[in-house]
Amino acid sequence: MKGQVMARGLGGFVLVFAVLAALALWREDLGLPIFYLVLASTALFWIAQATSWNVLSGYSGYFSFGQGAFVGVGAYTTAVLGGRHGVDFYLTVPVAAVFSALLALLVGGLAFRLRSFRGEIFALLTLAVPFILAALARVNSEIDGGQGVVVPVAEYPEWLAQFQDFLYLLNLIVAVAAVAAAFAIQHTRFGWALASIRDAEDVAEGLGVATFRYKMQAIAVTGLIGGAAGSLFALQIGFVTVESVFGLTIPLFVIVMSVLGGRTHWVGPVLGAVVIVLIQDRLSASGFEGWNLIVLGAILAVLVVVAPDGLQARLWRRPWQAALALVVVTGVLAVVDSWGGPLDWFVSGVLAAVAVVLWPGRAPTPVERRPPTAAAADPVETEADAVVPGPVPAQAEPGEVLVECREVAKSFGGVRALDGVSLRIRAGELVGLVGPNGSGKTTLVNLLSGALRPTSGSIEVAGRDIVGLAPHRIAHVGVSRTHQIPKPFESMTVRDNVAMAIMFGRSPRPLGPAREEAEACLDVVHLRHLADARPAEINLHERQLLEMARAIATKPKVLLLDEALAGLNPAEIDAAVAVVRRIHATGITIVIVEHLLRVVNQLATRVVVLNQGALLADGDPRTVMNDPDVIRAYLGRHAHARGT
Ligand SMILES: Nc1ncnc2c1ncn2[C@@H]1O[C@H](COP(=O)(O)OP(=O)(O)OP(=O)(O)O)[C@@H](O)[C@H]1O
Repeated sequence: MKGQVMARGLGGFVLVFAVLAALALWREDLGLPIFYLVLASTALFWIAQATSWNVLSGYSGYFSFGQGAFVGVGAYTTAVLGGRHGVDFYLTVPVAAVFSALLALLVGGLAFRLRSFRGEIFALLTLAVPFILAALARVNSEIDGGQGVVVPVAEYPEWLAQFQDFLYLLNLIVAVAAVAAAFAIQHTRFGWALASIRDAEDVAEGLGVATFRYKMQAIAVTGLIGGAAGSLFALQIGFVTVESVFGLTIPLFVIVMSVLGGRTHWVGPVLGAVVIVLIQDRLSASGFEGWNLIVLGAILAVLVVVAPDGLQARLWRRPWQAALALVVVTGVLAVVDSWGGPLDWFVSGVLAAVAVVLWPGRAPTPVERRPPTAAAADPVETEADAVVPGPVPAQAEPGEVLVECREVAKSFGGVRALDGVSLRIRAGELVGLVGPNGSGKTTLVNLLSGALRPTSGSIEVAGRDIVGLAPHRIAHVGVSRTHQIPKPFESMTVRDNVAMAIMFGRSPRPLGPAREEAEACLDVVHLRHLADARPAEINLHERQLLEMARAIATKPKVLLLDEALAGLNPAEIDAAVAVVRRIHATGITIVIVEHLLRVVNQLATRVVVLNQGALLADGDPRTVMNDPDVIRAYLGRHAHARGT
């Protein structure tokens, strides 16, 4: 299925390339004025640049202001190698692409290592890169020295009529390659990984996605395309200066184009680039060239408010209406013929289509909420519930030590959140982890899942030392978790949220089989009837259940449930308790952090109590709950207040 989509898509790109290339080869025979080809060439350049930006910033959500750096490195590589060292232009293009990709990897290597380098910090960092490069180029006379660099005209094949035809063909090759790459990325694991990073990076990492590696690959692709297109840009402008490449114009253009077109789909930047290039061209043709940036800024400001998701998704909903608006407006203007020329009429048609697409309409109908199956509707665990094996086979021999914490400590500045905790959890247990607020329960969950690193002590899971391992590696060792506040991948359906975890979990499957398997996981938590819903359409209880379905989909040995019942009403709590039992019955060892002692008593085979970061009690629920120390430290202060 996916193979077919890929083959059809890539076949489509070859066809589009052949048709567009034919325009250059037979332009004179077709009577096509060179002006149109120059305009198309500009559009292709921006399609490549916007697509390049979008692979990183659209797909993964790491918003970059540094596109000028990649264009600049590409342009200067070609200019310096060709203009100063006489290197053949054709050789400079791949070198430019590789240099730019290396710069991208350097930026990524610095920025992606630190978790704090996200959001605006990443944007600011990328903003600084072109400024630094600009300064380097200015002071270094081997590169620019403040003079600018002349780019020699490249020799082009005889069968092309003009240099502009040649430039058009080069831009076409790079643009089609870029868009085909973006298409391929979107339809593979790579694209799913980037989307999960965009939606909830920490969760993605915890489910087994090697986020660092995928971000590095994405920024390398961005650099590669940006550099290759930058190389052609140098040839096009003939004289490269710091201002022409390292300024803010290039990032501003690619951002507006991608935001206008839509950042989550490969088509988005193409649509955005075409619309913006046409608008810019008509502005220039009408003598309003100075308004270019004003119009661009205004479009960005309006879009952020009116349609932050861009044209693509909306166009998919109203394709015929948009096509009709394009044809009618262009046609009427052509027939009336009282103003402008063919391109003006066409651009007016495009703007009408854009208006139709962006026109506010009814919100898309939410997914039909089919009633759950009889079993799902019954919150109380049935006999059948207990024996349903579920999608996850038993993971370890009962009694085998799965988790071994030795003298684990974690400090946050002066706060000692965990203070030398030693704990052993065996396969098949369902451990209730309790303790007053601030006693260190979530910190322990974070240490076990790799979200935090202990200050001292050791943690082994299934005999493997996990201290210092990235969370995705710990997921592959066999630890999975849910979050106190559910963090679903908002852009994916409930089914795909679970399929993601299967695709990147301990036994990764391709998307198709993962989607099928996801149904079984959804069955365990009774969410199958909502498989096609978006997370925004389901309630807190269902979001908590989705967290559990996603966590078991990675096929963990140990499942950490961090306050998975918080905020639920009594009926929902009963339903969730039944689900936890079903999960346990599939052979997964569970550690449940919970404030409701009634629930812990009902579920746990063993209770561990933390108090002020230290282990206070550990044993069977009845003994632990009657321990005077526990009553004093925990029950005295909380249980009475909560009536538990
Ligand atoms: N990232 C952090 N930075 C600073 N202090 C932290 C951090 N995370 C936890 N702490 C502190 O560590 C201690 C233990 O917190 P933790 O969240 O693990 O407790 P908890 O038992 O899970 O509490 P609760 O039941 O309220 O969720 C608290 O004093 C808390 O303020």
